[in-house]
Amino acid sequence: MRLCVITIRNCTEYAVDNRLSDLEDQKFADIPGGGSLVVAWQVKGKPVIVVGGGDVATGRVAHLLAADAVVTVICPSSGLSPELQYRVSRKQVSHISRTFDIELDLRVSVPSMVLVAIDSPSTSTEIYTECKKLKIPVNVADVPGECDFYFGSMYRDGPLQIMVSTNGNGPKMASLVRRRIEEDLKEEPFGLAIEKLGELRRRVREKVPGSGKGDMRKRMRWVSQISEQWTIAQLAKLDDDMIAKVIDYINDEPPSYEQLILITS
Ligand SMILES: C[C@@]1(CC(=O)O)c2cc3[nH]c(cc4nc(cc5[nH]c(cc(n2)[C@H]1CCC(=O)O)[C@@](C)(CC(=O)O)[C@@H]5CCC(=O)O)C(CC(=O)O)=C4CCC(=O)O)c(CCC(=O)O)c3CC(=O)O
Ligand SMILES: NC(=O)C1=CN([C@@H]2O[C@H](COP(=O)(O)OP(=O)(O)OC[C@H]3O[C@@H](n4cnc5c(N)ncnc54)[C@H](O)[C@@H]3O)[C@@H](O)[C@H]2O)C=CC1
Repeated sequence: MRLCVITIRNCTEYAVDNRLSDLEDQKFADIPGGGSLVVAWQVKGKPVIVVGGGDVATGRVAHLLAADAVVTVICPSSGLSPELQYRVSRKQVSHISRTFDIELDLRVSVPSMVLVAIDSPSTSTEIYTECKKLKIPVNVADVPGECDFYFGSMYRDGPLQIMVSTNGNGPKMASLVRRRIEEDLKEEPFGLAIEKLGELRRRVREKVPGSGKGDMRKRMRWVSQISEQWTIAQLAKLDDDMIAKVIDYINDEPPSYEQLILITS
């Protein structure tokens, strides 16, 4: 019996060794590391607190409103920038006119994120430390050691959002790279094209609603083809009538833009 166990273990080790050497032959690329996880964080409808009301806070609020967060700015009224005064008056954001209070602002109801942009490093550190105790994600502007995540330089065109990050190495350079991208992309209506593609994908899912692998593959292949074959300008021209006609081709290859124009005209 004992001998038998030893034999099985030896066989297993041999098989593992063999698999490892097979894998080594495949030469997977080395992943250098040293970056950060870049994701599109969903804050729609969630409460986010911005501490401070100066220029940096104003920029943070713009990012949050673009993401449909429920924003509360906390700072004395004297510190509220003209843009933030405008947004408060339009009820785009709420304003609590006082300095930050850890008990009231973090414990009474717990925000889903806190962004700090104030001119007091010691208060920033206190807020950061408390957020960590409560496991609230936090960014202290310009203090990398007190950030769960960094901001980056943003280019937006409708649903298209591109963030340039240098992972803390050169924020000004991030801004310059973003401007280059902007100059290139603004020549074409990417945002509109992507909006139309979003509508088309929703309609494809209505027409082929199955959640099985077959239906999913069919939808994905068809949408990938049309995304590749039509130009950005053509996709941007899709209207409701055209979308309805394109969907008729769901069991076939997608039509070209020119074919579709012939049918709809
Ligand atoms: C780590 C990070 C944390 C965070 O704040 O989230 C951070 C940290 C620091 N920023 C500093 C300085 C400057 N920051 C800017 C501008 C921006 N900074 C932004 C993000 C970030 N800044 C995050 C990393 C971004 C990345 O990974 O690339 C941008 C992209 C987004 C935004 O803030 O919205 C926005 C450009 C938006 C746009 O134009 O599109 C400028 C230029 C300017 O003001 O014109 C300068 C001066 C020039 C220079 O230094 O490059 C300093 C040194 C302070 C000191 O020396 O005392 C620190 C601290 C340190 O590095 O230690
Ligand atoms: N503006 C910029 O380009 C840069 C900003 N920074 C950093 O960002 C921070 C914020 O900068 P700005 O937006 O220019 O702000 P600012 O310095 O113009 O104003 C600070 C804001 O914080 C508020 N505030 C101060 N203590 C507070 C507290 N305890 N609770 C609530 N609110 C409080 C003030 O009322 C004011 O609205 C700076 O202190 C600096 O650390 C750094 C480099 C460049």
